[in-house]
Amino acid sequence: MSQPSAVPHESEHHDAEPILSVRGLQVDFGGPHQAVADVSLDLHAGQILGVAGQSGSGKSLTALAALGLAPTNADVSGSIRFKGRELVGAKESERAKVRGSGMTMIFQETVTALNPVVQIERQLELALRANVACSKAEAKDRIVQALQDVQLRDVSRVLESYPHELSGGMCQRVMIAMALVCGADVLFADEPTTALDVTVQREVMDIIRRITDERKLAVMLISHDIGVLDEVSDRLVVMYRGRVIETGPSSAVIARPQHPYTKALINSIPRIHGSHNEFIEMPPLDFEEFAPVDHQGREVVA
Ligand SMILES: Nc1ncnc2c1ncn2[C@@H]1O[C@H](COP(=O)(O)OP(=O)(O)OP(=O)(O)O)[C@@H](O)[C@H]1O
Repeated sequence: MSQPSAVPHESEHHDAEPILSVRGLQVDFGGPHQAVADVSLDLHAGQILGVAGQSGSGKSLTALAALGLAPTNADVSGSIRFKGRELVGAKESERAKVRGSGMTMIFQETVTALNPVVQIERQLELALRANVACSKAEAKDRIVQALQDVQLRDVSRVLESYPHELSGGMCQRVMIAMALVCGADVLFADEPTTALDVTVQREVMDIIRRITDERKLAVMLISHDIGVLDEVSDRLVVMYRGRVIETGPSSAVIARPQHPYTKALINSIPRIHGSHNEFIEMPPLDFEEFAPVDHQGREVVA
C-alpha cells in the first residue's frame, strides 16, 4: 500500500501560505493499524476544508492531534505547523497558548462543552479574558459582536441564559461565538450539526460559511455526510482507515470521484431515507488493494 511520500494532500492549488499545515501526521495506539496514518493537509484563511469518511476513519483524531489534544496513550508524530511554527514536540504551555487564541474546536455535543451552571455571558467572558487582555467594557463589546455575528437574536436574553434554556442550535451558535470572541484563526468543527434538526443544520452551516468568509477563518469541517460537505466546503479530503485516499475541490470530487471508496460514499447519499442525519453503514468494503489517487486521477503508488 501507500508509503508516506505517496499519499495525496490537498495543497496543490494554493499560492498563499496555509495557516495550518499538517504533514505526515500519524497517531498510533499500538494496535495493528495506525488510527491516523500519514495524513497531510493544509488549512487556508477564508476556506473550509471538508473531511469526510465513515466512523473510525480518523477524522476526529486528526483534528484533536492538530490541537495537541490527542489521548495521552496516543503516540503522535509528523509535523503540525501553525503560522509556520512547529507544534509537534513544542512545550505544552506553548500549545495551550495556541489552543486558546489561535485554534479552537467545536463538537457535536455542545452540552459537554458548555458549563451547565454558568450563564452564557460569564462563559464567553472567561474564555475571552483567559486569552486576550482587555477591559470589562471591551470584553462585553466583543462578546455582543460575536453573538450578533452568529445571528443570535435577542442577545441580552442569551447573555443571561444558562445553556439548558437555549436550543441545540443556539448553543452551537454560542460555541461558534466563543471561537470568534477569542480571535481564533483556525476552527475545527467536528460534526457540528449532526445533533441538530435539518433546518437548523442548514442555518448553522450557513453561519460557518459566512464567518469563514468574513473573518478569514481557516476551517476544518468534519462530517460523515459528504453531501453536507459538498454544499459548504471549498475542498474535500476523504479518509479511509486513517488515510487520506482522495482530495480535491469539493465540486470536482463529488462530480468525478476517482477512488472506489469515495464513489461508494457518494452513492450512499440517496440511500439516506427521510433525514439527512441518519448514516447508513457501508457494507464491509476492503479498499486496501486500491492505491490512493489525487484528483487528477493519478495513481500514487508506493
Ligand atoms: N483513546 C483511544 N484508544 C485507542 N484507540 C482509539 C482511541 N481514540 C480513538 N481510537 C481509534 O482511532 C480510530 C479513529 O478514531 P476517530 O475518532 O478519529 O474516528 P472518526 O473518523 O472521527 O469517527 P467518528 O465519526 O465515529 O468520530 C478509531 O478506530 C478508534 O477506535
